[in-house]
Order: sequence, then structure tokens, then C-alpha cells
Amino acid sequence: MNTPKVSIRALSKRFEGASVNALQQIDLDIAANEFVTFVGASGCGKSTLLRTIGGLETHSSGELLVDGRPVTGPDVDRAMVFQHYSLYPWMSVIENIRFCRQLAAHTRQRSSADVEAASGRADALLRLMGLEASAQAWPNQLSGGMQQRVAIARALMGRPGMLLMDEPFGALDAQTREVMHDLIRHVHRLEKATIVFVTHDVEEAIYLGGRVVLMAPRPGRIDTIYEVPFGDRRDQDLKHAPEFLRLKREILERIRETSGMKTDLEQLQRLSGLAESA
Ligand SMILES: Nc1ncnc2c1ncn2[C@@H]1O[C@H](COP(=O)(O)OP(=O)(O)OP(=O)(O)O)[C@@H](O)[C@H]1O
Repeated sequence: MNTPKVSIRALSKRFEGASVNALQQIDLDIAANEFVTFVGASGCGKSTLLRTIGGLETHSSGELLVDGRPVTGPDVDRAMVFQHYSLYPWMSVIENIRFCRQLAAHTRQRSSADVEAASGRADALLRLMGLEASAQAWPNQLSGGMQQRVAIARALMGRPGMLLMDEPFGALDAQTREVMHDLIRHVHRLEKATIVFVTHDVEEAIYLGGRVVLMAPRPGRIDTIYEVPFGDRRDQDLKHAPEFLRLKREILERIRETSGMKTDLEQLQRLSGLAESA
């Protein structure tokens, strides 16, 4: 078997002063070029796991390898995209996209000729993300969806092997999200990056992922991994197909069970029944 892009073994993480592990005994392999999505109740450790893979958090025990090597910190090969666009407001769209390359040139002592050569890449990304007409615009002149396209283009500029995305479409309206879903699937096919994607939205997780990893809280752990049986051919109609809706219901139900919300609701129903009979 090929070396997985990410290999996680018995990984645990406890934040200082916490009484319970944020991550408990996580075991997971992610293959190169896979698109894997993470869902789960609030506080189940999705972001912590993503940030740990990104090298922004350390783990307390266990093993985390990317390309067979231990993760010791952030790396340009693992680009992150967050919910908030984090663009530089004083730079135009094209300057924001090129910025990462300039930084790489600086840190790796590259020549300015290398940076010039990257212009072709920046232009290609502008086209890929449908941003040609906005190249000279300032971030505050763009809609949320357009700003997130810039953030994704910037993340792709250094040709990362992995994109780590933490609720990247969480702040967008429903129509814009649909457009972004198809765009990110296109990016995945074209760029051949491994994508790890955290979301609260089960429909989004199924539509995008080859696998959906469901995590449970207190302690944060992997509960169930769902293989998504729809292959590569997906379009928006799929979201209304009976098999899609069945899987969505199954995952939502499991999230309710693992979060304890179901028990709370049942208790509430019992209590309201008692109140009525009193
Ligand atoms: N920097 C931190 N210091 C202490 N505890 C933290 C820190 N970051 C996260 N936690 C705790 O770790 C647990 C997992 O948090 P995390 O943000 O990873 O969950 P999540 O599944 O991404 O949640 P959400 O869906 O609400 O964003 C939570 O109990 C959270 O309070």
C-alpha cells in the first residue's frame, strides 16, 4: 500500500488545565488526493484535529505523520483556509494571492525572478477561481464568497499537497455555498491536493467528501467513518436523491446521539408531558 498522506496513531491531546481530552486515541489514515470531511457536535475536537495536522497545535501523545514524517510545525505544503477570510485589506486581490509566494521567496532565499515566474500561477488561479475581473479590487469591495475565493487562491499559490479547511463556507449564504461546493470539487480534481474539510453542515460534508468522519465530544474521538457511495459524478440534484437524504438522516441522527442532545430532548418531552398531566 502507498504511504498515506496523513497517518495518525493513538493521538491524544489535552489542553492545559482541561479535565477531559480534546482528542482521545485518534487513529486515521488519509490517502493522497483524498477529500475527507469531518462533522460532529460542537466541541468534539474537529478544529483541534485539523490544527494539529496543520502543525498549529501540538499533541500530547501518539503519532502524527505527513508523507511519512512527523509534524513539527506549520509547513507551506499544508495550507489552511479558515471561516474568516483573513485577507490583507491593504493589498489588492492579485497582491493577496501573490503574497505567499513572496514570503516563500524571502524565507528560502529565492531570487525575485522566481517570484516573477509565479505570476503565471497567480493568473491561472485568478481564472480558476473566476476572479479575473476583480484582480485589482480591494478585499472590502468584494462579497464574502468572492473574498473566500481569494483566500483559497492564495492558499493554492504555493502548490500545497494539502488544503486544511476549517468551516470555510460557514459564513456564506446558501446559494453562494452551493457555488463554492462545485468550485472546491473542481479545484480538488484539478490541483490533486489532499483536502481535509471541517464543517457543521452534514449535507456539505456528504456532497464534498469521499469519506465523512463523524467525531463525538467529551473526550473528542472518532465515532464513525462513513464511505460516501456517490463516486466523482456529483451535481446539486444529488442533494435531493433518496440515498443522499438517507445518509444525511443517518449521520444527523448519530450526531444527536453522540452529543447528548437526543437525551436532552427526550427529557424535555417527558417533562412537558408531566407538566401537562399535572
Ligand atoms: N486553546 C484552547 N484551550 C483550551 N481548550 C480548548 C482550546 N481550543 C479548544 N479547546 C477545547 O477543546 C475541545 C475541542 O474544541 P474544538 O474547537 O476542536 O471543537 P470543534 O469540534 O471544532 O467545535 P466547534 O464545532 O464548536 O467549532 C473543546 O472542549 C474546546 O473547549
